[in-house]
Amino acid sequence: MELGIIGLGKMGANMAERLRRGGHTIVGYDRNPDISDVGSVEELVERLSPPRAVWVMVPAGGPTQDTVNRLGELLSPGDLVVDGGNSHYVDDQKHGEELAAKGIGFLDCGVSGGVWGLQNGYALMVGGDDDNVKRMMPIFETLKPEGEYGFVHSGKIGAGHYVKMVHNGIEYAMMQAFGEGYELIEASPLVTRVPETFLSWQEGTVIRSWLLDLLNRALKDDPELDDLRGYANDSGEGRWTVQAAVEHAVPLPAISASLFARFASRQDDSPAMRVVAALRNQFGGHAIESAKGADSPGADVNPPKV
Ligand SMILES: O=C(CO)[C@H](O)[C@H](O)COP(=O)(O)O
Repeated sequence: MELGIIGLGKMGANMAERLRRGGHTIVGYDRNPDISDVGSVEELVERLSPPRAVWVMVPAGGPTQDTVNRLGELLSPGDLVVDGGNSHYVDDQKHGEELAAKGIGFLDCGVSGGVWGLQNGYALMVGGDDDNVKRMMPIFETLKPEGEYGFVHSGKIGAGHYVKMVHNGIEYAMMQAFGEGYELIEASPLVTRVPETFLSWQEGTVIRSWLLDLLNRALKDDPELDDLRGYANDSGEGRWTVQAAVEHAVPLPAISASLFARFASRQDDSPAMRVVAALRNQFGGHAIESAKGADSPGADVNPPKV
């Protein structure tokens, strides 16, 4: 099948390559002329034969909106746009309506698999009409992992990105749990073989998983993770998951805590804990640590046991 792909970053370029290896004709556009097949989105559209299908693989928010706007101007009735980026599901409804007003179809597709997808395939979570999904099935079949699973038509427009968002929320909490377990094991003088312990868990345990395999891979390269700083960014999916939880009044303690742990990781000092320390000092005369590094006078009545 013929497909245009806009956005040839880490994900888009590998997906284009997997599709080419699967026998599809791919016309790729990227802002970086060194990796682009065409010089503009306009040229990409011209190179495709109607009815066209264009896969958008650019960052969520402004870049995706701009691309959808441009495709709305350039494509014709009967063409189809697939947003395969990590868009917020609430944007999909808007994009679907804007394109539908011009007779252009729209699907949203959550994609999981990261840089390993080229070789292992990508898990795909799709939202949109049955007819449009059917039309894109040759592409989905090539992108997905081999085997029975790895593809789902989750529901209406927005459903694909909604379930991908929840998938990422789960990903946050699982990673946080591995991180906390690692820290607790490291804290004990009893355990002298930390990487070996995690490695042993790869087989037979209840928590064996791909994330554990990846952690073991990281520990093999850097057994104490000394080359890293404990700083974790986020690109929005965890925040949207927590927002959706508030909207639906669904309790999400583990996922919320893992999102907030990332925020905490970016602080050199905690204003909130300065307040806690100040109040303990005010009501109980408990010791505080000076910002200049020296302890203030006043013994803590309940010093932490170490
Ligand atoms: O979708 C993904 C994995 O499934 C992306 O790697 C995403 O960037 C992960 O989210 P965050 O950047 O917020 O950790």
